[in-house]
Amino acid sequence: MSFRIQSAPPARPNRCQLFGPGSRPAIFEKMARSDVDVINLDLEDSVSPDDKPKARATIIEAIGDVDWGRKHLSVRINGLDTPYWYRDVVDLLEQASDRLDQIMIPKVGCAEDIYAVDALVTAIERATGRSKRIAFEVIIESAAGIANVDAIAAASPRLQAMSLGAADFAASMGMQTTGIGGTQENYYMLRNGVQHWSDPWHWAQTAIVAACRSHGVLPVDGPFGDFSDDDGFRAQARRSATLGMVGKWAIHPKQVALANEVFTPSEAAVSEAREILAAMEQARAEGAGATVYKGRLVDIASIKQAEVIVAQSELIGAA
Ligand SMILES: CC(=O)SCCNC(=O)CCNC(=O)[C@H](O)C(C)(C)COP(=O)(O)OP(=O)(O)OC[C@H]1O[C@@H](n2cnc3c(N)ncnc32)[C@H](O)[C@@H]1OP(=O)(O)O
Ligand SMILES: O=CC(=O)O
Ligand SMILES: [Mg+2]
Repeated sequence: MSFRIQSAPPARPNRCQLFGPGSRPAIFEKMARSDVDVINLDLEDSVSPDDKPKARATIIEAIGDVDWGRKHLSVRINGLDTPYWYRDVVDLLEQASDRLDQIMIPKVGCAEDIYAVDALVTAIERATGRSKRIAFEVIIESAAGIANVDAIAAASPRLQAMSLGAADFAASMGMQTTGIGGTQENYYMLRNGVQHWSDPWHWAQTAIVAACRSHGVLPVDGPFGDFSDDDGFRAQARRSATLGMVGKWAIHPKQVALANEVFTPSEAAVSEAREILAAMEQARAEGAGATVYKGRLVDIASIKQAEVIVAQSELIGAA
């Protein structure tokens, strides 16, 4: 570890973020009853331009009126390249009840984007005397966003989570696909005439995880568009979890259980982690820094790996 200690991310579960368009209030109660850690009411790309003012007012009303339980409640505002975002922030901060936890800023391209929203939010909080400080989450979904990901992750103490937005990211990068996440038909290696599919999202995901882990932010995998493909969702989510992401979006209620399944450490994984900790405790008592567990090396680094899994499980148990 560097002299500079890695900061811990917010201690709250973030296994599944369920999205719903702000222009579709009929689903708000269903969202509130769902088994998710985070709710994302959307003012951005699932709401058509003509519907933005109405959706804004509808969301503000629902923040106070719907019983959202203990879920982390977030609203996705419009991007800073639109004429809508400032009104989203002003109306939400001036009119929504204190039940609002967070705003999601899409399409961030540089740290100054966060600075601008932070300045506006801070001024409104001071002017109105809002008692709860609003948290931020951002979406990395452009070439600029991924190029500046580390500075973005460090941009504000309000920042709690960062997602990869595969759809806009693909468009911004000029990727030849209309699929949202998952395996891409043409992204394969060829060996002896056999195709081996590779993962075009891997680089962006690892860049996001590294930036988030350096600055105490939760790294999250974004949408998987084909909600009829459970196995495809699972495969994508398992790759993300293996890389260090803590959760994934659901753009349909079908995906909620899948995300929870993948991002909740299994009983087997937790008991193996506890056994490794016990084996290392015994090794330490015997004056050794390394030992053998089920025929493989475990050492002091294994303690930290095992602690990640135990901590995830304890966080979820405590939620
Ligand atoms: C690239 C991005 O930016 S992704 C993020 C932005 N996108 C979004 O927010 C889209 C969120 N998802 C949706 O709007 C919808 O799920 C759609 C349009 C994809 C599909 O909607 P539908 O055609 O109604 O789906 P479907 O008929 O399968 O719905 C089944 C049930 O789930 C409900 N439902 C659908 N979507 C949601 C949701 N997001 N949250 C809660 N419940 C939902 C429906 O009301 C229906 O309930 P019922 O059985 O009581 O009638
Ligand atoms: O906003 C999400 C995306 O995938 O684009
Ligand atoms: Mg997007």
